[in-house]
Amino acid sequence: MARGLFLTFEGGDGSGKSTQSALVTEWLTRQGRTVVHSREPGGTELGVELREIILHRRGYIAPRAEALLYAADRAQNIATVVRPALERGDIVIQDRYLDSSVAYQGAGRVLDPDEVREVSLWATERLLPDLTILLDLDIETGRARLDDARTRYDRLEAEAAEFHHRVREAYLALAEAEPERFLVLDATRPVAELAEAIRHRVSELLA
Ligand SMILES: Nc1ncnc2c1ncn2[C@@H]1O[C@H](COP(=O)(O)OP(=O)(O)OP(=O)(O)O)[C@@H](O)[C@H]1O
Ligand SMILES: Cc1cn([C@H]2C[C@H](O)[C@@H](COP(=O)(O)O)O2)c(=O)[nH]c1=O
Repeated sequence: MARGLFLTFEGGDGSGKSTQSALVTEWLTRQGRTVVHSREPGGTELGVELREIILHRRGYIAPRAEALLYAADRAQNIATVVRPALERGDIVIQDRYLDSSVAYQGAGRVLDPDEVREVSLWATERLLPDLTILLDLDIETGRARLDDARTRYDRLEAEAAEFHHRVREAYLALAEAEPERFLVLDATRPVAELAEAIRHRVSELLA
């Protein structure tokens, strides 16, 4: 199969994923590349409904139910958006992917991270990104950015600081375990500097 490039953005809430994924998408598009921008949860019609359920449903959702809802969103996104784009040879830029589940449901909800990862690998027929950009940010700065940007936290953002600390540590451990797939950036750096570092790495990948 012809294979495009699959780039994912990961990091805590407010770390700048949407900002940077939009910038790299614009940059690649200006070069005449065909870029598909997606996100999880919510990259498909079904995903939009699942996102609403996961993030805004009032009341308790059991950790395993939550993990499976994210996996269902992912299965639909990969089958109907990402794989077809990669098969056309397009570049897919995506906010969040399976590392989010390992960090949030594995470490955050204290489920077995290997099992959580395996569920996602099953859901996606084992598709892994070519590059994952981890925007690493301390929890306090992330919270302050969200406070500036919006009025209300969603169900995951509203979790206690300890939850988000576990998520951050899990991301860093994932990056350490797969240094060739991850580019870890200090997300306190200015937007333009981060964008330049990302363009540099993506250029290398495309060369
Ligand atoms: N490097 C940066 N320095 C300062 N502020 C930033 C930086 N990057 C993004 N921001 C601001 O932080 C806020 C959150 O950014 P953004 O929405 O890109 O983060 P995100 O990781 O996609 O958030 P979420 O996980 O909640 O979707 C926005 O107000 C954005 O303008
Ligand atoms: C994919 C994925 C996401 N999450 C969490 C992380 C965030 O708190 C929300 C998504 O909100 P965003 O504004 O799009 O960042 O969901 C998760 O817990 N597990 C996952 O697999």
